[in-house]
Formats: sequence, structure tokens, C-alpha cells
Amino acid sequence: MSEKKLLLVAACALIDQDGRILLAQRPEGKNLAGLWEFPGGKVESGETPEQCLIREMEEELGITTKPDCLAPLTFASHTYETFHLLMPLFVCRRYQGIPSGREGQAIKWVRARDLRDYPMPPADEPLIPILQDLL
Ligand SMILES: Nc1nc2c([nH]c(=O)n2[C@H]2C[C@H](O)[C@@H](COP(=O)(O)OP(=O)(O)OP(=O)(O)O)O2)c(=O)[nH]1
Repeated sequence: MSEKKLLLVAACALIDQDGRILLAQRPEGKNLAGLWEFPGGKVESGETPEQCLIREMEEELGITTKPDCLAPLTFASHTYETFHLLMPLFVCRRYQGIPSGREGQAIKWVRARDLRDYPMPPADEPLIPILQDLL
């Protein structure tokens, strides 16, 4: 039996009208710093993944969305050194506001075919072809 803790993180592929995906760069000092990730974060106790994403996207990007606008796409399941990550990935095409890096993080709209130009956490690697198929 694995003794690693299972960590539930919700993540979102935000898609703009040109079909580009929003990536955010993990800030210095954090685990996996400098890598590009999908907005999201740890699901807190009492929260659904959708509620978590609505909260995180407001905090991190200053945008608002609704549970109906979050469509489940796939998930990541990856063992890191100190925990096992289980990360549902949602797609969101309808939101209000213009995303900005509210916590000082760099953000970038990226075409699906260019995703490999942005180093991502190892857990995200298998998600890239799924997004490329979708877009
Ligand atoms: N948001 C997000 N997290 C990801 C992705 N891929 C991936 O491995 N992760 C990992 C990185 C972190 O270990 C975890 C997300 O946690 P987090 O962003 O809420 O927390 P953190 O590590 O920044 O730490 P904290 O200071 O907020 O506690 O999931 C991804 O695409 N998006």
C-alpha cells in the first residue's frame, strides 16, 4: 500500500474565442516553480471541484464563472515524491472579466499545438494530447 497522501486539485483549461488555452506560470518559491500550469488549486474541505475552481479563478485571475460553464474533460493521476495528485481537468469557455495574474504570476494564451513550448508539471503531460484533440 502506498503511504502517500492523495491530493485533490481541480484545474481548468480556460479557452478564449480563438481557441487558445490560458496557462499560468508557477511563482518562484513554490513547488514546481517556473512551470506552466492550468489555473486551479487544492479542493478544500466542504467544496466541490467546481466551487474550488470558481473560487480559485476569481482569486488568481479575477474572472467569474458558474458551475454550468465548467465541463469535465479528463483527469491527471500522478505520483509525486510526497503525494499522489488526482486532478480533474475542466474546460471553461464562458466566463466574465479579462483574466490577469492577480497574484503576480505570468499568464499566457497558448494555441493547443504550441503547448509543448511551455514546460508543464509532469502530471500535466498526458493532458496535452487530449486538449490538442479537442481544439
Ligand atoms: N493548479 C494546478 N496545479 C497543478 C497542475 N499540475 C500539477 O502537478 N499541479 C500541482 C502543483 C501543486 O502541487 C498542486 C496545486 O496546489 P496549489 O497550487 O493549490 O498549491 P501550491 O503548491 O501552490 O501551494 P500552496 O502554497 O497554495 O499551499 O497541484 C496544474 O496544471 N494546475
